[in-house]
Amino acid sequence: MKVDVSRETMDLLKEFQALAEKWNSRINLVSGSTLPAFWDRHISDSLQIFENAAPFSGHWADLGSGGGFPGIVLAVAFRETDLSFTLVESDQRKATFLRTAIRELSLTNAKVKCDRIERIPSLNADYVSARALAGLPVLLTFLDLHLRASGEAWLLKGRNWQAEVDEARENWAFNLETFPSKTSDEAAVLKVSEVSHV
Ligand SMILES: C[S@@+](CC[C@H](N)C(=O)[O-])C[C@H]1O[C@@H](n2cnc3c(N)ncnc32)[C@H](O)[C@@H]1O
Repeated sequence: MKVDVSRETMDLLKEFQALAEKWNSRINLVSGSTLPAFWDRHISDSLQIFENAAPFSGHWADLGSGGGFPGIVLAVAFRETDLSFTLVESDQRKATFLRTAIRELSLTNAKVKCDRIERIPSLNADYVSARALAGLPVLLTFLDLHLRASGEAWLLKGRNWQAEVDEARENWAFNLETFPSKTSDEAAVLKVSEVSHV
């Protein structure tokens, strides 16, 4: 899958891939079945947000970061902007991996909060991202907590995304823009803003 990033960004992302593959034998960062297609399934997938979003400053929260998708990939891709990233991950071992990746890649724009999303004080973020964390109705409760009123969320969703949107509309009002996913014809990248309870 073609990605439009600089040579330096590619090199850092390859370094991150090597680190994630090494740690994956000890802790389950990504499903073993996805390892042969690691770059496309995880790195390119995450970079779709970088390719569609155009922010240059503010606070970005990645919720349920797991092995760093999309949080670490975005922190690398946006490292020359004034964005700062908070990666929220409740699993201690994954949080340790994320901190190790931040240190080894010399990222100065990212930090990890090892806690539950629903337990921490509002991050009041300008941007929120998430992948494979929860269905849209639950994600909207997280956005309600952590996304500021003028903010936007970037969500990588699988093939049930339209049904999730329909279900979420029963309790929430929000603006939605959708972008076709490069990883699968049925998946989508959702840009969500102006979230409110109905
Ligand atoms: C299925 S994994 C997805 C990880 C990553 N976003 C990805 O796409 O590869 C979901 C991650 O969210 C974390 N998580 C789930 N619920 C959470 C919560 N309430 N607060 C913080 N982290 C949570 C889990 O520990 C897990 O690492």
